[in-house]
Amino acid sequence: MVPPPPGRVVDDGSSASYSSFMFGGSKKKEKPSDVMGAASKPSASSGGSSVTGFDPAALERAAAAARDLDASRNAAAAVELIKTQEATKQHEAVAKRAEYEAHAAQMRAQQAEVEGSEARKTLEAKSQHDRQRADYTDQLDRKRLVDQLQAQKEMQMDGLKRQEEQMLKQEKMRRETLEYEAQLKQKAEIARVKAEAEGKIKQERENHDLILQKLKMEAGEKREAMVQSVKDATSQVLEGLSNYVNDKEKLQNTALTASAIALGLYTAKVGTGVAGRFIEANLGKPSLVRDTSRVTVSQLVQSPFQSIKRLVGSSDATKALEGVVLEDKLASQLEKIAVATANTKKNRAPFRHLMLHGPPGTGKTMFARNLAKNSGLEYAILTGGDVAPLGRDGVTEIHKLFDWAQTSRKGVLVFVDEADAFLRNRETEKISEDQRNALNAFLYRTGTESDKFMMVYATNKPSQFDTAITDRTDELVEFGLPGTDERRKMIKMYMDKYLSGDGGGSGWSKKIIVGEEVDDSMVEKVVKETEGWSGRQISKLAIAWQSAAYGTTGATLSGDTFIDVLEQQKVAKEMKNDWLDEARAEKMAMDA
Ligand SMILES: Nc1ncnc2c1ncn2[C@@H]1O[C@H](COP(=O)(O)OP(=O)(O)OP(=O)(O)O)[C@@H](O)[C@H]1O
Repeated sequence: MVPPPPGRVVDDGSSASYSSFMFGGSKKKEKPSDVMGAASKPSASSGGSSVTGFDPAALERAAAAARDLDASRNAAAAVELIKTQEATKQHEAVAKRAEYEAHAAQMRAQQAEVEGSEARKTLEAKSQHDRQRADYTDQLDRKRLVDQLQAQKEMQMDGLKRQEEQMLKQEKMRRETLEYEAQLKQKAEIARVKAEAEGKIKQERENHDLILQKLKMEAGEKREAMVQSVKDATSQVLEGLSNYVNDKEKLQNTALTASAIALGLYTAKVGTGVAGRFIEANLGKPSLVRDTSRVTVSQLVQSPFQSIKRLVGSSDATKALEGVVLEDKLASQLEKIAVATANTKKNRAPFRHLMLHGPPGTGKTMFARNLAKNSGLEYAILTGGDVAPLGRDGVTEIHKLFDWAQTSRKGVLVFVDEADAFLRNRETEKISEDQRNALNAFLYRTGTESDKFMMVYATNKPSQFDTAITDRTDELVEFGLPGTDERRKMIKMYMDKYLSGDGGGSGWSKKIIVGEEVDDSMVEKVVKETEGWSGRQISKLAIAWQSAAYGTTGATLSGDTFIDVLEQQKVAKEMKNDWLDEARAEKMAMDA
């Protein structure tokens, strides 16, 4: 309900009140009810009117007022005034209504604006809420998607992991199976080799007994024959002596008997030699051994004094480096090895196996041979290239070698030169079945420490070695190409050896005259020019100088020849290097 506008007068329609105000304003205004009441109520004075309830006093007063009004000279003006007032009031009321309506319209507009703004706000709030909801839903969707993807990824990862584990398991099983197979094969191989070796040993032992028996019998027979011969000769001599002077026929018989004795002695000697060689072939030095310090049966028979000298001969470990020119550090390392090797047997320690590696011609073999001869041990020298041609017999010969080494009292230094030719890597190199078997037999015999033999390998290609061999090697020693100082020492040493007056004690048949121009400065030139040369190439250079000198009538070596020979050797060296490069390139091409 809109409240009435301020200042508005509510028209109650009581024009009487206005006229009473205009015409007798001091008179008391009466209420219509009063007027009605007065008209209806019977006046006491009129008597009887109280019966109807009508009060005529009011009417009377109205009539009086009307009369007054008519009697008034300003009545028309008053009416006009009243009309004007009434019209003014009407206008005012209209204006107020218009104002009120304008206000109401404004209020409605405000209300509409408020409602519109409320509606906008509500709409905005709703749309924001919708947006937030959409965002949230979107986030949820995304999160769900991410979770789904993550779950898928994890599932895939799990699957892959399981697959990988499965593969690893299978691979492990495959490897175990292969290893097991390899073990079985190896065991079978070892058993076969062992059986073969034992069979061979047994056979040889039996042969040995038979041979000894046979030899004993032969020796007994020969002794008996000799004793019989001597007896016969003695009796004949005695008998003959008595008849000697008289009986010419007997003298002849005596001469014949003497001849028979000589023949018997000769037969005995030859027979022993043959028997010795036979024993040696069966029981002596194994065929793989090229050179040994152990006295063989044939040596004992053929040169007993020398053999005995060798048996009781003394050794000196410090001589292991004699004639080998090496860099100081390497020399002292090798000296220690030589002394330690000589003391090993005394200390009852197991031998340490050695590998000497480095470029060709750097003194590996030289040192190993010196070590072998001066370590106080017996030695046996073999070369790796000898095993392959033995074919199937390789295994037997390997066992024979180690059986032979086992019988040594002093211990044997077994030096394998060019060892890579035999002990090649089974995994990476192509080797024949026989070679593989020989290598297995070798590994079998060298698998544990021994106080009977020491292995020394020399090689130019240590990388080609079977890993089992390198694993069995206790010390690796690298021989490098000689440096400037070493080359100087070597050149002087070999010049002394091959060009000096007495051939350095080598007993060259003819004395070489070296020209005076071959002085230290020329030697220095050679030292410089031979950079990158091996000891072998330097020793060959010295031999070439000697040969050039012997090519002259007076066995002289002039400065020019000295330098010419050097130049020739340089050219030859380069040519050899070119050949080597070509061969390597061809091999690589073939391998590819
Ligand atoms: N360090 C050295 N000191 C003195 N002479 C050496 C030296 N190195 C090599 N020589 C000479 O070279 C020759 C060959 O040496 P050796 O056989 O010891 O070489 P290597 O290293 O065993 O070579 P390869 O690997 O080819 O068998 C020797 O006889 C010697 O004359």
